[in-house]
This record gives sequence, C-alpha cells and structure tokens, in this order.
Amino acid sequence: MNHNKTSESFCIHTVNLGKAYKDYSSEWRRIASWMGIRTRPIPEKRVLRNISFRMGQGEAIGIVGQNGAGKSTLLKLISGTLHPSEGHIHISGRISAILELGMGFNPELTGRQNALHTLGLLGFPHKQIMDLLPGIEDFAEINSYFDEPVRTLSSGMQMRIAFGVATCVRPDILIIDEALSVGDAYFQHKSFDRIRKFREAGTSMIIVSHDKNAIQTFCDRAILLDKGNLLMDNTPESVLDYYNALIAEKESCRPRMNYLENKGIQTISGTGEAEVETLDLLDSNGHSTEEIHTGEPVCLRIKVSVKEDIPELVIGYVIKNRLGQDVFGTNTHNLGCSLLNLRAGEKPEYHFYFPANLAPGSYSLALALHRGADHLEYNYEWRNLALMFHVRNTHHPVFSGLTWIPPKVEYAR
Ligand SMILES: Nc1ncnc2c1ncn2[C@@H]1O[C@H](COP(=O)(O)OP(=O)(O)OP(=O)(O)O)[C@@H](O)[C@H]1O
Repeated sequence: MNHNKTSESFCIHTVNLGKAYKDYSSEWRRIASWMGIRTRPIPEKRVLRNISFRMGQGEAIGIVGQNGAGKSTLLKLISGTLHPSEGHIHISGRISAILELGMGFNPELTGRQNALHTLGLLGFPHKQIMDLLPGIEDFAEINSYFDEPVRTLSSGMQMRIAFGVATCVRPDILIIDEALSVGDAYFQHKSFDRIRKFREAGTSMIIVSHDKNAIQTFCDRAILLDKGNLLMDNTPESVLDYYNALIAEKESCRPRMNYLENKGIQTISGTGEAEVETLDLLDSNGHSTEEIHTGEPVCLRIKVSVKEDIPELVIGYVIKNRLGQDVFGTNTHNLGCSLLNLRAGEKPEYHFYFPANLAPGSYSLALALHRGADHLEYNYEWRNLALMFHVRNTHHPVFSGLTWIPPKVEYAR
C-alpha cells in the first residue's frame, strides 16, 4: 500500500484498491490468531475490490451505495484510518476527515480536550491550536457543553464539535461521511455554508451521503459502490438515477442504460408487466411540445400498455431541473386515482393538468409505473429522462428562484 504524496494534477488516485477482513467464526479463533496459536485457515471477507478512480484538484465526488456497500471503508482507506489489503492510494494535499460519529473522540474527555487532542494528533503546533480553539467553540455553539465529557453530549452536539475541528483550517481535501445528516437544520445550513466557501477556495471533497440533494448540490461527479465493487462513475444525475433503479430492482436483473446523445444516461428498470406507450407534454392548445411558458396551463398525457394482468397500476412522475434536483413529484396513489385489476391488453390513458409555474430553464421528467406508494415497492417500469422540455418566461415579470409563486401585493403609504 502507498499513501504517497504526488505532484500530479489529481489529488486522489486509487489503483485496484481492496480491503478484506478475516472472517473469524468465534472470538476464541480471533484471540488464538492474535496469540499466534495455529488454527484452521481463517476465511476472508472482501468488502472492497478493484477500486480505481482519480479525483482532480478542486473536484467534489459523492459516494453512494446501499448499506454495507463499502462506502465508509473506502473513506477510511483514503483518509489513512485503515490500511488496504491490496492496491495503492496516491494522495496529494492535506486531508481532513469527518468519519463515523464519535470516531477518534475519547468519551471521557470534554469537547475542548478532544479538540485539543485531535489537533495535536494532526500535527498542529500548540500555539496554533490555542488560537484555533475559540473558533471551534464559536462554531459548535453548544455553550458550557463544550467543557462537559463528550459521552454526556447528544449526537448532534458531538457532530458540531467534530465538524468544527475538522474544518477549523481549510484542508486541501475534505472527507465527510454522513456527518451532515446528524445535525439540526440550523447546523446543516451553517456546515453547508462553510463547505461551499471551502469549495470556492479550491478544496476537493469526497462525501458519502444518503441525501440525494446534498450529492446533487455539491458534487461534480458521483461513484456508485455495490457489494464492494465500483459499479458506476459518472455525473451525479446519471449515477443517482441508476442507483435509484438499482434499489428498486428486487429481481436479479440489472437496470438497462441508454446513452442519449448530449442528454446523459437514461436508466430503465422494471418487470415490464406494464409499459409507457406514449408520453407527451401538451401546451395550452393541446399540441405536443417541448417548449412551454412560465405559468402556462399544460397537460402531461401518458398512455400505458398493460402487458400482463396486474392487480394495481400507479403512475408517478418527477419533474427535475437541469441539475437533476427534484422540483415536483406526485403519483396516482397519493392523488387517490390509481386503477385496480387491469387485464393484459388494456391501454389506460392519464391526463395530468397543471400550471407550469417553473422558472425559465431546461427540465426533464422521470416516470414510473408501479404498485403501492412508490416504485421501490413493486416496479413495472421506471425511466429517467423520459421527456425533456424547456421553459421560457415571456408573459410574467422577471423573477429569481426555481418556481413562479406570484404574490398578490397590497400596499399603502
Ligand atoms: N472491522 C470490520 N470487520 C469485518 N467486517 C467489516 C468491518 N468493518 C466493516 N465491515 C464490513 O464491510 C462491509 C462494508 O462496510 P461499510 O461500513 O464500508 O459499508 P457502508 O457502505 O459504509 O454502509 P452504511 O451505508 O451502512 O454505512 C460491510 O459488510 C461490513 O459489515
């Protein structure tokens, strides 16, 4: 293993990185092995294999994957907390990592003592640590709890200290494992603000998060891990869409990918018992269009072809902006208008009427046919980038933001 420094223009480069743990069948075998007592060969459990990727200076990568996929293990390998069983890691720059909650903190020491201790371990000189402590205390905003043993603090308070310590000096590479989901809304805003400033100043970032929006907002790229393998490395939108389809797949079959010219990667998954036959966005004159106007009354027309008898058909859609962020989503289950007991050969048709209260820009629509409350329960067909359209603002005053929410104004003087 190499935790080498390198002067290339990337700041992280992993080559065939892998991690295996010995799979002790009992505590006795673990102790026997530590004491050098020979027992039967101990099998290994490989939790990461052949992970190769590069991260450029200033880039932000989101790591996604199901529980146990190996995300935290990968972060620990990169931050040097764990040693790889195989492969190499090349790092360029100073890393600061916020890993699992409480990791590295001594529960008997106070927040202040832990901050002091951690910064000391990171190699900061004593004088600089004393200068940094007030800033960490201010950032954490937990008043006298800063001087209480960490074991008595809530998980949110511990995270405030951990985040304050890890970010008291801007690192070259910031690694964050799910930390942002622990705090309350105020702390999350404050942390995101700090991260944003670091990014503007050139810090590279790797974040593990189950929060799709955090990945969409902060990352240039996403990596999907599945059972210890690197399954996909692409734009956050493409990876999250594929991941979304992957977790909906109960059968062993993998979702299909279509490369759309200049429009990204389309993922299609599902059993195929019902399929979308046609999908159209109709303007206020009832004509199929790809260009609409802010506030215009439009209609989404979806024709479905039922291929096999099915007990229920729910149709859902999500409108996404150009960054892949969900702007609005709904389905016939939530709207109370799903169909039951459909026969093979039926071709139900739905019209969804709504005002296009959207800011100017380009949008895509993801569509799902399924049973139950969402497509994760039982999925007939799910496809992203099913429709692309453009919104222009020609009839309304200029406004900022994502949606057109016109106020009724009353005023006096
Ligand atoms: N010390 C260990 N000894 C043995 N197996 C381990 C050890 N640490 C992790 N594992 C196993 O490695 C696999 C990957 O774990 P890891 O925590 O990296 O997954 P993850 O993707 O971060 O999951 P989650 O989203 O649940 O945090 C899991 O199967 C886990 O049980």
